[in-house]
Amino acid sequence: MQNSSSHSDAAIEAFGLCKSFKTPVVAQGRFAGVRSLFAREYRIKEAVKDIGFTVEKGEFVGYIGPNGAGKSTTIKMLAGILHPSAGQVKLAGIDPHAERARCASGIGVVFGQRSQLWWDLPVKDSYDILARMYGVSDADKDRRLDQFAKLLDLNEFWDTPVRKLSLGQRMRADIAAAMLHDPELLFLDEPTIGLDVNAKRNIRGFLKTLNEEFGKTILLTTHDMDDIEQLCRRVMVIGGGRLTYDGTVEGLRREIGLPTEIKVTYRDGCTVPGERQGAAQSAALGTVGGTLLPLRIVARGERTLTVEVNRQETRTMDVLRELGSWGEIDDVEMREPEFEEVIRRIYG
Ligand SMILES: Nc1ncnc2c1ncn2[C@@H]1O[C@H](COP(=O)(O)OP(=O)(O)OP(=O)(O)O)[C@@H](O)[C@H]1O
Repeated sequence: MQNSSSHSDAAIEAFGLCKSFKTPVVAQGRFAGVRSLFAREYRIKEAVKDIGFTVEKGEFVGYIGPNGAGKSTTIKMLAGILHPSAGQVKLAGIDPHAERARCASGIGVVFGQRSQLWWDLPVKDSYDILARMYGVSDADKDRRLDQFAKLLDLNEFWDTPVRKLSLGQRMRADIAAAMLHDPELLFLDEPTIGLDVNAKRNIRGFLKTLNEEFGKTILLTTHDMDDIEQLCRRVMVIGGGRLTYDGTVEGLRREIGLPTEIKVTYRDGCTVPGERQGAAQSAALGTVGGTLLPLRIVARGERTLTVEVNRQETRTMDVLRELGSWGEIDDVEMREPEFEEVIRRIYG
């Protein structure tokens, strides 16, 4: 375990967090059943390997990685649902596993794949039960539900049994349930999975309000990169149980080094160094000779030129100066690499 130089101001601290699962191997062949009575074999799966990070209060952090990377396992350890095999978690300075009851009032958890509402009861009855469980007064419950109903459009299915809700309605109801006791910290495991565009927009809007207006700290796992782009400044990437990146969304783009596209419109066309007359299109494709800048021309129109540059290697000003020396520039458009593309590179 790493040294726990904990500062209780932080919302989440994870030190050298590990989780291994031990699962019995099903015996094969003749007399397998009898043999397994005497000598059971086990397989050890190291789902999370030595993860450490700190999330400050008020942050909105995205936690991404391919299927089976260890995201849900991490969230379960952070929320005190799973006990780490090694390492330690502190939520506002408190160990959520050792002091589950004390921590519960400060945490909200939403698992997109599983509801915490009572399947056969109307939505409002689930809220009454949860309010009792968490010791929320009637006045606080009514005030919060009134607020959530407006932001999440809960009124349309207030009296409907949970089992009859659409996926989008159920997710909105679940997020409101997780916030009913007004926790400071919210863990969300794939809250937009399987939802249509409108439902996603509604949920993202609500999460943004929780973070920006109410100052809630949020850790979100998702496979939807629009969630990350629209909500999070910071992103952590996990792969094979290890943390492989922790920084800004922008920094992740830069680290992968995908090219930025710059489209220049010239007032009266341009002359590209080394370009042969009459073979403009084909000659222009590829790295430009005659200039030391590592830029690549990807499209050429009568008055337009589109080039790709790696902004980690080349300063944008140098590229624009170079392009400006090829003709009089009328307009410049820049397009950063799509985040989906960045993620595809990371996941391989
Ligand atoms: N209870 C368990 N018993 C055995 N293995 C488990 C258990 N829970 C998770 N695992 C394994 O641990 C690894 C990490 O699983 P986890 O659910 O944390 O991944 P994930 O990143 O959330 O994946 P996904 O994006 O598919 O939800 C996987 O190989 C999974 O099969």
